[in-house]
Amino acid sequence: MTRPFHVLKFGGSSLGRPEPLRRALDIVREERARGPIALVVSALGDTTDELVEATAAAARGDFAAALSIVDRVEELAVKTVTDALGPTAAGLRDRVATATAPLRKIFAAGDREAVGRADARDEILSFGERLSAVVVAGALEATGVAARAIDARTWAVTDDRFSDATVLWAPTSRRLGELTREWTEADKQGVVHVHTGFIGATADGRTTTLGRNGSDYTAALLARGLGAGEVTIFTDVSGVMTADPDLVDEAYPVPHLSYGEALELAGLGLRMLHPRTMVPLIESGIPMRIRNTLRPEDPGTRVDAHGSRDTAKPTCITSLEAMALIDVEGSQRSEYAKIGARVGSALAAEHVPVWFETQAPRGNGIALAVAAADAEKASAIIGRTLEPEIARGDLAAPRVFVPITLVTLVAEAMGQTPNVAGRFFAALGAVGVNVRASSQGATSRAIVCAVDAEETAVAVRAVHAAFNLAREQVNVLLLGKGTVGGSLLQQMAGEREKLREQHDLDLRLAGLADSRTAVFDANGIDPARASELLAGGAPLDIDALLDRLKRLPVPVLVDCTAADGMETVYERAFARGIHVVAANKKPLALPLDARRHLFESVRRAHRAYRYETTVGASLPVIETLKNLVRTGDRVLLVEGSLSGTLGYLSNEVSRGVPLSQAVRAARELGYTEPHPRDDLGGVDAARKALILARELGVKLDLSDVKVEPFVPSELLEYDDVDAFFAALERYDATFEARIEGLRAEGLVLRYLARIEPEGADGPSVSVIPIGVPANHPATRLRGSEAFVAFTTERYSEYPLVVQGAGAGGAVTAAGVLADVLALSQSLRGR
Ligand SMILES: Nc1ncnc2c1ncn2[C@@H]1O[C@H](COP(=O)(O)OP(=O)(O)O)[C@@H](O)[C@H]1O
Ligand SMILES: N[C@@H](CC(=O)OP(=O)(O)O)C(=O)O
Repeated sequence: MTRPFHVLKFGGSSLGRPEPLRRALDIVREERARGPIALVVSALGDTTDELVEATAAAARGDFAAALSIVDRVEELAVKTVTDALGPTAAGLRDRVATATAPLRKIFAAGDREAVGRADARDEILSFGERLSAVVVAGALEATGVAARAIDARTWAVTDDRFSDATVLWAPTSRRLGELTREWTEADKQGVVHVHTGFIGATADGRTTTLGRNGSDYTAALLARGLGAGEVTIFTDVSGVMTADPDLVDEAYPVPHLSYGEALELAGLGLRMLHPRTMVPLIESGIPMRIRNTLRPEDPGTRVDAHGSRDTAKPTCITSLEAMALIDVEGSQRSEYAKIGARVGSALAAEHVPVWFETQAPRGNGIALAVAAADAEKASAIIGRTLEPEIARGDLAAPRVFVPITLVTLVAEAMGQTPNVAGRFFAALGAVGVNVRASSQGATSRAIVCAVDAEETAVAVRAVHAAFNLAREQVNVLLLGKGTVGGSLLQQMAGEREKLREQHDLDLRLAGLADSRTAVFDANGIDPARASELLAGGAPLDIDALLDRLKRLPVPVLVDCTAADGMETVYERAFARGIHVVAANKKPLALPLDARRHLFESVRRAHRAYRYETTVGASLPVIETLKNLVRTGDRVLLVEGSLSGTLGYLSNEVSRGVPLSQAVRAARELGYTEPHPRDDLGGVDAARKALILARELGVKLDLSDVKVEPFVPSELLEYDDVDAFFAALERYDATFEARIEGLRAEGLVLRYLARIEPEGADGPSVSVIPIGVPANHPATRLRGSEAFVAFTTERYSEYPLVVQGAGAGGAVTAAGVLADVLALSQSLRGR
C-alpha cells in the first residue's frame, strides 16, 4: 500500500524572507523523501495586505499607485528567492512577470467601476497566491526538486460570497477525486505539487477568496480530498501559543488541542487559523500539526479528535478585536417578551453574524456582540425588530459600545473543572478591567467576555497569568532610592533568580521614582540599573505611574521614603487596586481621623497595606503584636528600645565615645535620618510607639505621646546640619558627665518607649532617655539592636521579647522585601 499524502502548508511568514524560504525548501526535500507530499502556499509576506491596498487605490482611480504596488509585490518575490538561492533562480523574473501580467492588465485598463466590484477585489487578491505557487515551484526546481504550480481554482468550488467564500464540498470532492489520480502518478515521478491557498472559484468560474488566513482552510480541504495522513501548517511560531505572543511575552506553545478547542480558538480570534479550517479535519479525522519553519525540531501543536487528557495542561486565551456590543435593556413589564429569539432570527435573516448573545434571566434584556463594521446595521435591525416594545417604553433603544474586544478562555472540559469562571473574572477584576458582558459556551469549552478595546492587552495578560503562569508575577513601583530603597534594589537584583526558581515568584521592578523623576517599564526594569536609568527619567507624575502600575499583575507600591503626605498617594493607589508596602512611618502616625480614613480606603479596596518595617526594621514586631491581639491575649505593657539609632548611640556613649562623634558615625552608617535631630528629638521613636499603641486600639495622637528628647531640646533647633554638629560638640562634656553619673549608680543609659494601654489614668505612651539597672533586658542590646518586650496576660511572668538589629538600610530593605513576599503569598490561590 502507498503511504498517504502529507499536506504541508507554508504561510506568508515562511515565504516572504530568504532564511525561512530556504528552510521551507529544505523541509519540502526532507518530507518528500519520506512519502507523497502536497504543498499549499500563501502569498509571500504581506503581499495580500499590499493587494488590498492596491484594490483600494484602483477603486479611488489611482491606478498608478496600484501598479506601483504590483512592482513592489514582484520585487519582494524576486528579491526573496534571489537572496535565498542566489543566481540559481534563473528565469525567475520572467515567471513572475507572466504570473502578474493579467493583474497589470486589470489596472492598466483603468476601469474604476470594474475594480470596485466585489468579485474584482477577489480576483486582484488571488494574484498573491497565484504568484507564490509559481515562485515556490520555481524555487523548488532551482534546488533540484521537480515541482508544478496548481491553481486551486481548478478544484476548490465555492459559493459566491466574495471575500469570505465557503468551499462546497460535493463538487470540490468530485474534482479532487478526479485530480488525485493524476497527482498521485506525478508524485511517483517525483513531481511536487504546489497549490495556491486562499482562493477558489464559483461553479461558473468567478474567482473567490476564502477569507483572511484562508490557506489553512485550503490545506485542510486538500488533505480531506487526498485522504491525507496529516496536515502540517508551517508558520513563524512554534505552535498555537497560550496567548497572542504580541500581547503576552510569557506565552508558550500548547502541545495538544482537540478539534473543538481549535475551532473555538479560530472562531474567537486566534488569527493564525482560519475559522473554517477545522471543518474538513473533523469530517475526515485527519490530525493537524502547527510548526515553526525556522525551528522544525520544536514539537509544535498537534490538533486532533482527542486533545490532551493532561489535567494540568495549559489554557489558551484569545482576543477578537474590532467588535461591538449592543445592549438592549428592558423594564419589568416586558418580562415574558423573549426578545432574544426575535432579535437573533432578524439578524440571521440579514446575514449579520453574532459572536455571542446573553439574555437577562427572564428574557427582558439582551446584550450581543457583532463585528464593529456590522454595528450600525445590527443596531438598526434590532431597533426595527423591537419597535413595538421600544415605542411602548418597555425596552430602551439599543445602545452600542464600540470598539470592544472579546476575550476568550478556551479549555476542553472546562465545565468539569471547578472555579474556572471565578478565576477568570477575578483575574480581570484584579487589574480593574470592566467586563461589559459575558457568556460561557453551552459546550463549556469557552468562556467569553466583552471588554473595552483599550483594555485588551491588560485583560489578556491578566487572564493568561492567572491560568498559565506557574510563577506568580509581582510588580513593584518603588518610591525612594535612598538608604532603604537603594538596598532594596540590590536585594531585588540579587534574589530574583532564587525567587523564580525556588519560590515560583517573578518579582519585577516595574518602576522607580524619587521626589522629582520616575522611570517605568511594564516589562520590568533591571533593578541593578534602575538608579542609573532614573537619572534620565521623566518628571514625576504619580497618578500616571499608578495608572500604569494598576494594569500589571499584583501591583505593589513600595514606599521607602520618609516623605510627608504619602497617605494621599496610598489612597490613590488603593482606589486603583494597588497594594502598598511601606517603610514610611508618617502615614501611620497621622491624626486619628486621617488614619481612619486611610484604613477605610484599604478596606474598601480589599487591598493589602503592610508596614512591618516601620517599627524595628525587619524585626517581626508588628506581626507579633497583631497575632497577640488576634488570638485574644490582653496586652498590659509594651516596653522597648524602638530606635536602633538611639540604641546604638546609647551603647557608644556608654563605652566612652563622645556624643557628637557617635552621632556622626551613626549618620555615616545610615542609621539616622538625613538630619540626625529627627532621631535625637525622639519624634521618630514616638511615632513607632504610637504605631504600636494604635495596633492595640489605643486612640491617641502623636501630640499625646510624652516625648523627652535624647539631648536637650535647644540643641535640636539648628536647621543646618553643620551648625547642629558644632552645638553637639559643645555639649559632649555635659553629656559625658551625665553618663558617668548613671554609671556610678549602676545604671546604663537607654532610650525606652513604654505603652500602657490600660494605665490607671487611661492609656499612656511615652519615650524617654532613662538609666536602667543591669538586670533590665535593654542592657543586653548591642550595636544598633532594638528590642520590644510584650507583657500580656499569657506572657505575664516573663515578657515575650523580640530583639535584633533595628536600624540600617539592609535590614530595613530585607523587611520590606519580606512584606512584599508575604503579600504575594497571601494572594496566591485567590
Ligand atoms: N495564540 C497564538 N499562538 C500563536 N500565534 C499567534 C497567536 N495569536 C496570534 N498569533 C500570531 O499569529 C502569527 C502567525 O499567523 P500568520 O501571521 O497568519 O502566519 P502565517 O503567515 O504563517 O500564516 C504569529 O506570528 C503570531 O504573531
Ligand atoms: N494570503 C492570505 C491567506 C493566508 O492564509 O495567508 P497566511 O497563511 O500568510 O496567513 C492572507 O494574508 O490572508
